[in-house]
Amino acid sequence: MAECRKPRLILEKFVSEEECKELEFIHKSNCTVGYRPNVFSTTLSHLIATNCPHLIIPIIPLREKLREKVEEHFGCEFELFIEFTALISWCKGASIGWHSDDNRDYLKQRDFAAVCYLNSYDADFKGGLFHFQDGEPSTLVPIAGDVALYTADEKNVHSVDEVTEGERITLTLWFTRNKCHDEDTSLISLLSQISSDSLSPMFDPFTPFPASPNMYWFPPNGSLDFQAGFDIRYARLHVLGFNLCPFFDKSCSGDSEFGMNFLDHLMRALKLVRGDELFEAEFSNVMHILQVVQFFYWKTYRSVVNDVRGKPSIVVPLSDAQQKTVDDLKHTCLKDRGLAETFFSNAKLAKSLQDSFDWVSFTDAVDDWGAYTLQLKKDLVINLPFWRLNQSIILCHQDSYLH
Ligand SMILES: O=C(O)CCC(=O)C(=O)O
Ligand SMILES: [Fe+2]
Repeated sequence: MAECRKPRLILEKFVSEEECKELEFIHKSNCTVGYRPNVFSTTLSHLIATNCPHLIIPIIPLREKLREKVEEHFGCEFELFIEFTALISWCKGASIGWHSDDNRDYLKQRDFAAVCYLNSYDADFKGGLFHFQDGEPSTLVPIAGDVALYTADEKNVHSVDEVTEGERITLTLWFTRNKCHDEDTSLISLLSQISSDSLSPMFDPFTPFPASPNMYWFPPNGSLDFQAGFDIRYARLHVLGFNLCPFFDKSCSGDSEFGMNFLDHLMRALKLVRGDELFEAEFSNVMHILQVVQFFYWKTYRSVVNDVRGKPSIVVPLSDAQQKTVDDLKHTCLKDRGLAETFFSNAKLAKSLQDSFDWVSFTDAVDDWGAYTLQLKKDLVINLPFWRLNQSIILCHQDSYLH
């Protein structure tokens, strides 16, 4: 391997705005409580395990482009494997002191890091500046689309200031020369376990299936009895003005359901509520709803007033009994409502979203989410045999998935 000249490289506007927004959508609709305090993450293996293997597709081209760039800059063409890929967000209170990325025995295989900033300092969060201990540049101000590449060793001791407001989102990858730590091998093995039925074109598009409730409960330590903190999925819906109504079969009265753990309702059929309006469509579980809602805001739908008149009724008023169930579920999921709002609300955005929301556009988003999901599924199905054959995840066949 040729010795590289510079131990770090900053790339401006390497990730397009549309890619940033799509990855933000994937993270906000699938993340779990992360590995550090006030940090949330979405790994590729988690996407596969929660029946969303198609959602790795939008990440693959960027992952490949980054690998090529790291190989080129550090002079190690065709030698590198991706060791780990994650979408990561840091909320108020998250920070990391001086460290290098290979500073633990179990991280020694890490040779290089790539951090892609998916949103921007000041506009989306405060604090969260990145510093290198030595050399230039000494400080990075995260701007959506910019990327920092650096060696994982002591040449790049770095830190990140505490985030003081908002949510700071990145796509972070580590690279290794050691084939034994190739992330693709384990991802392909997980992908190979997906049943051929669910990959069949006859089958519905993938609907997310939640992991265990503790993976979505904040804080991760100390309150796993669910008596403090909040469910991060509910919290994200709450800051956008939504609530959830457990869907009961008309034949069974609400009361019979109270025996079960109320949090279990998030794993079952639910309907979406806004104010005193109940949206009539039924969703499979909270992850399904969260994905559609985040998709809606990613695409920021706008309705044309004339359309509204011709549409059939899609919302009904909540009954008193339903209102009580909605409130019960909300109180179960949001023990610390203030903290949930501190972490996830974006005051500027919230105001414009509240003003522009309408159910007709939302109905369109439900359909478009289905089409988007189906397209990604098709792309996964045509690529998977090649990934298995080559033991490497590179998007070689795209049906019509375009950025
Ligand atoms: O998000 C960043 O800017 C860097 C994060 C970091 O240093 C790490 O995860 O090791
Ligand atoms: Fe780091």
